[in-house]
Amino acid sequence: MTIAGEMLIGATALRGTDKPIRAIEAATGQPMEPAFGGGTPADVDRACALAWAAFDTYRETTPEARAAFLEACAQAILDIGDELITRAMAESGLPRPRLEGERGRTVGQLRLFAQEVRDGTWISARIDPALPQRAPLPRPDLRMRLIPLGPVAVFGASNFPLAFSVGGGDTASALAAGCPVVVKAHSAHPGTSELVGRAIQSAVKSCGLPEGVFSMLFGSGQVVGQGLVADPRIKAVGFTGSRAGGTALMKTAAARPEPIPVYAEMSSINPVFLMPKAMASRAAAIGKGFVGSLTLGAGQFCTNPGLVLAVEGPELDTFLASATEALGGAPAQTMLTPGILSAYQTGVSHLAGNNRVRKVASGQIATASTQGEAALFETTAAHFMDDPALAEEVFGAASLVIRCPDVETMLRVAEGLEGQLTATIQMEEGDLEMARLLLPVLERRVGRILVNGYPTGVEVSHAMVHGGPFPSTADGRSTSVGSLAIARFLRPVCYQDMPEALLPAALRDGNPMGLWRRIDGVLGKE
Ligand SMILES: NC(=O)C1=CN([C@@H]2O[C@H](COP(=O)(O)OP(=O)(O)OC[C@H]3O[C@@H](n4cnc5c(N)ncnc54)[C@H](O)[C@@H]3O)[C@@H](O)[C@H]2O)C=CC1
Ligand SMILES: O=C(O)CCC(=O)C(=O)O
Repeated sequence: MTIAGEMLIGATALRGTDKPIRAIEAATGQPMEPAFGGGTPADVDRACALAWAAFDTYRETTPEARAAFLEACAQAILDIGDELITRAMAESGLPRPRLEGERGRTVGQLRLFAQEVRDGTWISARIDPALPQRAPLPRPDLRMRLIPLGPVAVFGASNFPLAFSVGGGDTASALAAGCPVVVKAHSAHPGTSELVGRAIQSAVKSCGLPEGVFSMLFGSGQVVGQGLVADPRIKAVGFTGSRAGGTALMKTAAARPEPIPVYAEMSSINPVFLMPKAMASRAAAIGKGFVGSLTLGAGQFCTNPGLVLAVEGPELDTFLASATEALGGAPAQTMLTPGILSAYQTGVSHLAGNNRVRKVASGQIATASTQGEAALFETTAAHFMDDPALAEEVFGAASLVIRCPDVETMLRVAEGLEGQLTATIQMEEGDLEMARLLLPVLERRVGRILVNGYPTGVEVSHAMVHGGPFPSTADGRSTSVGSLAIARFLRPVCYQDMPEALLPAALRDGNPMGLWRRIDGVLGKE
């Protein structure tokens, strides 16, 4: 497939006329061919107009048609072949096995949403039949279903060029819900974006859908990003990136004459709680496993374990010695972009320059100026609670260990944390009592609580929650991964005393779609 440096607006491909973008080869720092012209306000307008024009037709496609489209997107992405992997490797610096795995996750995600659409449970059909004889007042016939919000602006993430990008989870869940999508591609991987974008564009065509179901623009955050979020035809936003970027979009969305929801996944330090009995039985193994998670993908995961809490004592020393040894074997890794590397180095030097923080260990020294070195720091619970800067995300393979005098202090530190995507508890049966105290604290702050694992590597499934209270996401009532992500792009509509001829099929008598429906509160298939 050709990478032409073109944006995809509906069925057309065109070169933007705003300032061009070039991918930077992550490993060498050299600009890559071709140049990608940036989008202008006129391009934003055209993409949004097409998306709006497509909405009413697309949202009433049958579940089967929409599922077949999602499957066609998955197949078209696979059909790109190895070019997709090699281009993504060059643009992101991520290794082949990781990107092959990520492609599998992307395709699997689209297929999971296809299944979800066919299943129809997401429509949440409810029927409260009329009660004309009810006294003192009769009840009208009430029927409810969820409908899609409208066109969605999706921001591709730098750190997952496939699974959280042009054809990633936000796009898959919005398309599954029945929402056309306009993607603002991330400038870190424009070639990868164009390849995936063309695959989705071809699926729109082969499935006979209106062209505005999918568009993809390159360009700056200020022109294309802000332009999309401010456009009145865009009805929701999906974003993964920085706290500054996400909160800027939240402000724009809230300031519109018609404010819209923003589902931004932003910063998270993903605390790991090392419980005393677990430490007594396997501190060294935990240290090794922790470093594996810390250094995965050069630490460029929003689920990266950036904070570790443990009680002072010889077990903590064993953990640190084991982590130090493992880090000593961890090579420096190419980071995604010069900007992300520089932000990482600044974050690490702030920690190193804080006189209440001690550097415990480092990864291997960088052999190229594009690489980041892993780093482990420690401080005390008192210092941590005294200095909010220590709780800021350092995006990359850096983590801070908090020495706590006792488990009660661990709880107090947990109480003071901001919202998180994940929290991890390393525990044994003897830690149950303590874990029981910690659990409610974590439930209030975290989207996913895991035991005896590591937070990186999110499963795409029905029960997954990849979300959490602010600032881990803009809206903690949702998940951006797993089938429940579809719910972000739906809203309920109730039809009161509607003649059968006007009712949508999902709510008609006789259940022509064979859906699970709640009739007078009781779930069934009648
Ligand atoms: N927690 C997480 O999952 C992630 C966090 N990050 C953090 O973000 C930093 C920068 O990485 P990027 O991926 O470039 O994230 P970013 O937030 O700077 O950019 C992401 C996307 O949003 C757009 N954007 C940013 N600010 C905007 C604004 N004010 N208005 C409109 N659009 C805007 C950008 O053009 C880009 O397309 C990293 O160093 C890291 O600290 C990055 C990726 C994932
Ligand atoms: O841990 C994962 O698999 C997902 C991480 C993620 O969502 C992110 O880094 O943006």
